[in-house]
Amino acid sequence: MTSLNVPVNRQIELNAPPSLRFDNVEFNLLGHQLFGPCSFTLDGPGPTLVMGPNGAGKSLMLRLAHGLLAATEGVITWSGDKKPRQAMVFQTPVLLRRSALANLTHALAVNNIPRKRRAELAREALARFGLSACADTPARVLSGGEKQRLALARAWALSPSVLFLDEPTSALDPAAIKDVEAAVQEFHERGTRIVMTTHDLHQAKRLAGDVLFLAGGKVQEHTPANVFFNAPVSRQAQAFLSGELVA
Ligand SMILES: Nc1ncnc2c1ncn2[C@@H]1O[C@H](COP(=O)(O)OP(=O)(O)OP(=O)(O)O)[C@@H](O)[C@H]1O
Repeated sequence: MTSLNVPVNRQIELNAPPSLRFDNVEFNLLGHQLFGPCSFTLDGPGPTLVMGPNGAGKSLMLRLAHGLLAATEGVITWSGDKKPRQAMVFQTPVLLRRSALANLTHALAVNNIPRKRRAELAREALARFGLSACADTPARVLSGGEKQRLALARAWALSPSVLFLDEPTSALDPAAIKDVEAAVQEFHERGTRIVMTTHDLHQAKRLAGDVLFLAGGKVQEHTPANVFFNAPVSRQAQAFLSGELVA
């Protein structure tokens, strides 16, 4: 988006994906501190890959940022005047018991997209993800790879400013993984802020602009990808990358 009437620095601001800030955020359940306290800001170009051992708090971090969980303490803020449009893709796609097309038009309706635009946007997104032939197929009978592409198509149709992906490829075969990674790159190039968890180091190296490394519910390191993979700063990240157990 450019405009001759908009100052250059403001244009950069308009084009940049929204930044996300956690300020002393904690999530506690029944007296157990499961996440935090954590403070960090995601304001670089990304994609941000959230990494760490099992139980580190990666999914909790995504759910807190997306608003699926409310922080017990601390504040989560986005740049800009209002909350940006967000979408989330899970390891196991959460789909409605409707056709593939209806899954998309429903999401568009929930996001207040005018009725007359919904079918067109939904069909465009299905086409982008190679699902046009499945438009009328019940979502529940699609294969695992097709379901994940449908979840991505649903996010794509919404043109989100932010996309959270929680281990989106852990149940997919290599060809389907390649499709998902290509889509993530394309979202990124469209200016969507990407925040994604993965256990796949190779995938993280292919996709990451920066890495947020968690262990024990806390951020141990937030560094550019080349630093994280070549010269990690924290002892925990060094151990993790060497294949050692990290508590
Ligand atoms: N609803 C819940 N009730 C109780 N404990 C929970 C709940 N959700 C998460 N936890 C706990 O919080 C911790 C962090 O969980 P989280 O799912 O964020 O980890 P993760 O880093 O995503 O792990 P993984 O890589 O195994 O998916 C874990 O110890 C988990 O058992």
